[in-house]
Amino acid sequence: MSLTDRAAELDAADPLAAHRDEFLLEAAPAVTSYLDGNSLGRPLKATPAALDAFVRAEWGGRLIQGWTHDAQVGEGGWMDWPTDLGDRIGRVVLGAGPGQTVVADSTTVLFYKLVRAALDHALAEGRDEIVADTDNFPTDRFVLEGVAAERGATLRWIETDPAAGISAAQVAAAVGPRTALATFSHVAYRSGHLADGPAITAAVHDAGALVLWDLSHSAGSVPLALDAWGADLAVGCTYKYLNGGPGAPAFAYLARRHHGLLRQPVQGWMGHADPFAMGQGYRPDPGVRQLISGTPPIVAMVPVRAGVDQLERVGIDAVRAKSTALTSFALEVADELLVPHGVTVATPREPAARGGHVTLRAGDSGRDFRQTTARLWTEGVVPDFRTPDGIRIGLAPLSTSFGEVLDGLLALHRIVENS
Ligand SMILES: Cc1ncc(COP(=O)(O)O)c(C=O)c1O
Ligand SMILES: Nc1c(O)cccc1C(=O)C[C@H](N)C(=O)O
Repeated sequence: MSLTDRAAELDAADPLAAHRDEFLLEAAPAVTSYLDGNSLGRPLKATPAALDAFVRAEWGGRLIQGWTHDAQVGEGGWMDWPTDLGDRIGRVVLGAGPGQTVVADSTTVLFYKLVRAALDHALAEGRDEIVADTDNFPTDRFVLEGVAAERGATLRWIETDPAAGISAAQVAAAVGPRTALATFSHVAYRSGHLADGPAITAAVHDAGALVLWDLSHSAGSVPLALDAWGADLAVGCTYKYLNGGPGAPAFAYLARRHHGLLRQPVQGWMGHADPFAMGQGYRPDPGVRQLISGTPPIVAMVPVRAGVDQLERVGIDAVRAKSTALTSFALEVADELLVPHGVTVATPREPAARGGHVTLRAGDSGRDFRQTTARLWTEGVVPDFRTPDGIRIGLAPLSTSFGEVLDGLLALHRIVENS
């Protein structure tokens, strides 16, 4: 069967195919193959209407009263959005019970707050080491460098082979009695390697330390079970698979057993136990709300709500099933069209060991994949380039069709064949 027939067959049999029409595809008519939903998800058609309604009815209609009282439903207003939306993300995306997730800030800022909260607590017990891996996303590594310098902690780096990812055995060998915190990405931003969440969490706990997961590339793509893993802390983006839009606020998870014990350092009035008391002295909220510092970005939560609504309707297991089928198809096409030209596959072959994207490397072929990516963009095919030589094919299960994957990889094949 030709690849074209195969893509058509997969699209015809795809139970999620109709959800693609819920996206504003027509806004980017020149983009025939969007393969970067893991960097920035497409907007939903529901989003412009939801934003318009928010501005008119909520912001325009309720003005300052919107913060504290929702006249329509007779409950707290925007003050509750960070924890209400956090609870929904907890339930739909993270496998987390209520009261442990909050939406605010950026992933970088929430990561900083959680690292400091965990480290400061452990320093008091004589633990002064943070374990991390060299292939984690730059923002995480940079924040860790800063925190280590600020607090006099030591960083112990696990050298990771990007293709192999981080394993529980590597983590077990690196953690010890001085470890305060270990932190990893669940899905590696370059290779797409999917770490073993429960086993790594257990390995860190065996050393008496806490674990902080960066779920940016898993949230909305891979089923998660933070409570069941026994995870301590987690952060992640909402502008990727949750389609929250550029700069959408991040989420943070702090397991209930740590409430009141771990304290983040950016003490602002919105994380105070009683923000409107406006009294002397900071007293943190006893729950997850203490992770908030200043006024949370309410308007920017509107698109995230639409994304979580859609995911709740579809269910993360159905999303994961399509995600796996998409990555498998992308690898099948790559093997047939690109590997014979010296392109190599950086993503694990075993479906259970990868997340929602596939990375193809120029490898020994010596081709300049940065330039190739730029050329693809001019042709309406949009993957992204990641150093040193990878073209990353991001597959957002709710908005990407199998035909779109094939079109993009055929365009890449044409360039590779002629270079
Ligand atoms: C693993 C990971 N962490 C964090 C971020 C980004 O953090 P921020 O939204 O603060 O830029 C990204 C992507 O940008 C990422 O892939
Ligand atoms: N977050 C991004 C941004 O603000 C601009 C451009 C790209 C991004 C990204 O998503 C980077 C991304 N997290 C990555 O995995 O490479």
